[in-house]
Amino acid sequence: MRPPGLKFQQFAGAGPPRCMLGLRALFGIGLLVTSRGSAVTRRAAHTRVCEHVYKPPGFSSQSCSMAQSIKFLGQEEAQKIDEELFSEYSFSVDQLMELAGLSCATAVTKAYPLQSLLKSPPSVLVICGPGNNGGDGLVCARHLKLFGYDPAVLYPKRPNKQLFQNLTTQCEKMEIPLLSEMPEADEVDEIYNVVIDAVFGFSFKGAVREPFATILSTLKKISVPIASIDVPSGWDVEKGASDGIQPDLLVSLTAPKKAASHFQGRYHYLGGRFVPPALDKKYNLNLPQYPGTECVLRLA
Ligand SMILES: NC(=O)C1=CN([C@@H]2O[C@H](COP(=O)(O)OP(=O)(O)OC[C@H]3O[C@@H](n4cnc5c(N)ncnc54)[C@H](OP(=O)(O)O)[C@@H]3O)[C@@H](O)[C@H]2O)[C@H](O)CC1
Ligand SMILES: [K+]
Repeated sequence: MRPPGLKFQQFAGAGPPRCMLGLRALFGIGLLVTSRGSAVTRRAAHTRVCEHVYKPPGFSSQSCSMAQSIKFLGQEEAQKIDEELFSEYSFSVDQLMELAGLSCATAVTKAYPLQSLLKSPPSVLVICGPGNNGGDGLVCARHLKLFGYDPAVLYPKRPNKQLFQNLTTQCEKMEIPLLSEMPEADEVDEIYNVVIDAVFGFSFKGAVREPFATILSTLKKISVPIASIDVPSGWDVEKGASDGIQPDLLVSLTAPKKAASHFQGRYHYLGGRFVPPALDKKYNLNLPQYPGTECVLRLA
């Protein structure tokens, strides 16, 4: 049975897809490709196709070439896939974290290009948690700096592991300031253009403990956009949280987690272009093809 997922389309030309897909839905003639680019099955169109589409600049309504359903992962499955990447496929955490953090920085530059920012310098606050999601945040900060942004990092609970110490040193050597405390909501709004939420990822569970409870409650009060890495922090990884933070950008790594179906922001990107095809197949991820050499793909 097809896993719960997001109907996904890839296109190769110009023009608005939503209206065309709306017409498809009306006439019930949606095209669904179940395995990458090969088997094409005709199916009744589903309205969610219209909600989650990849639209490169210059999309043409005539050039719809593929639609498929990307899987949304539960917490355990996300952890299992992560573990398998390390144990069976022999990746190191550093390798995947570098690609994950690069994806996040790239998605941020696409959603909030330097020339679009309202405040100068192009300041970004990156808030990092104690796990690998926080590590992605440190990598993201470093790449944002290389892309011309002016990131500052808040890293209140630093694990005693070489990997995180190295990532912190790299930020320091790149002259990225490490803040000693979380600014108040009005200070965040005054100083920063974007906040990167790298507090918790797919291993988050239970009620939020300090110091992160206070940090997340501040994030609920700010007006500047929040860009969440993998999972909006504080959200149940599967059920989301209607009273939680409301990011404007979500970068799902490897594959979206179930909570992503509750995401209401403007930009949803897929990143972490490191999944071997055999793993994609084993877990029926139905990952879309990234365009060309891109490390992110816009889902919605
Ligand atoms: N395969 C991939 O897609 C990759 C994704 N990456 C990123 O890694 C995270 C998952 O990382 P992980 O270290 O497993 O977990 P988290 O970052 O989500 O957080 C774990 C820490 O969070 C603390 N925690 C958990 N719940 C709470 C809570 N309720 N209150 C406070 N703190 C909490 C937990 O704390 P402990 O007290 O138990 O120590 C952990 O320390 C994934 O989402 C991606 O972003 C990889 O970078 C690359 C591969
Ligand atoms: K996060």
